[in-house]
Amino acid sequence: EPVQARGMDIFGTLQSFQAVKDPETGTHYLFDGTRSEGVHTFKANRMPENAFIILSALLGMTGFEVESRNNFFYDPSAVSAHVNAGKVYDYYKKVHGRDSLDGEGMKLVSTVHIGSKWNNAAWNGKQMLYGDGDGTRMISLSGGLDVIGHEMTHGVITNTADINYENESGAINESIADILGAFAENKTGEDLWLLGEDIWTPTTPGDGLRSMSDPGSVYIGGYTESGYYPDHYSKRYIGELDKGGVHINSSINNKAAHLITDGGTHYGVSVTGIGKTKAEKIFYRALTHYLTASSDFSQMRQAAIQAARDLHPDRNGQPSAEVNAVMAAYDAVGVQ
Ligand SMILES: Cc1cc(C(=O)NCC(F)(F)F)no1
Ligand SMILES: [Zn+2]
Repeated sequence: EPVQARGMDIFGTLQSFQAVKDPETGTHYLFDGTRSEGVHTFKANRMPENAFIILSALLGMTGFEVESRNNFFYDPSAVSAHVNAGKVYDYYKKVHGRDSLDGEGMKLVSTVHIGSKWNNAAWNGKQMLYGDGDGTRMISLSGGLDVIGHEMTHGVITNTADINYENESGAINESIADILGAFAENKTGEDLWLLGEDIWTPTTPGDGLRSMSDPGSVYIGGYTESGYYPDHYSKRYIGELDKGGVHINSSINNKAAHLITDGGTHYGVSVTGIGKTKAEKIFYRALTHYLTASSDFSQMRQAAIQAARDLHPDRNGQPSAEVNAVMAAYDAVGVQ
């Protein structure tokens, strides 16, 4: 039966959450039944990540129940994944009226300790998977609420536009995951626009995997000649790496989202921001009403404009401030 359980998250903060008690063994499992069909969190036995990602997608393998003693959980990565999945569920329910990733309350399954010191996280089409990080570049990725928001948004994308994960479409897929993942984390200031700042280089503050507000400031050695994330369509990466630059070129659309939200002048184009509450609804509506599997940057622009027009109609034949902000932002990053 459902019980209130407790455990430390990866930052040493005591968390209280729903678990379930197995009547036979008296053992508690990380299952939260308060959110539709539930939030169930497992642990892998450090199986190589590629094997686990495939086997869990094909066979529905989820790993093992997480140990607990006297209703206390001693796996911080699992506690963080469990609590943060609940927070992102709540974001989609309260802000967008969406019941889980499929809109019909599907169970949220996460597995932690994937691979060995794996500096990454993934959505494999069915569930979320989190690495522990190598301890220097990254720590347990389930501790990053924007990372969990990113992976769960891939789940929303799968159940809506199901955008192809390569080339321009893949960059739009990645960018929507970053944008709604950041808005789910709902931080303020620069931290809103950094991805994974809580789990990236524990000894260096103020950095992250990517910057949505200033993409060109982050070096991504090993990917491209220039090595920097592009902040304009003319600088997009064209090549084979990263499935055609899905994590690289996402920064162009991320910058557009930053300008729409906070405003700013970029390559001489000025944008008046409209704030997070309006921006998140525009991107969610673009995803759920207009984007398709083959959407490219130009179609992302059109989808965002149409979504903004739906939510903020023209008056006397004039576009609203919100529509103007979307148009100007895409002008600023060179997307027509
Ligand atoms: C390679 C590679 C993977 C990623 C990435 O975005 N991973 C998902 C995240 F949630 F961990 F960020 N960026 O470059
Ligand atoms: Zn992603």
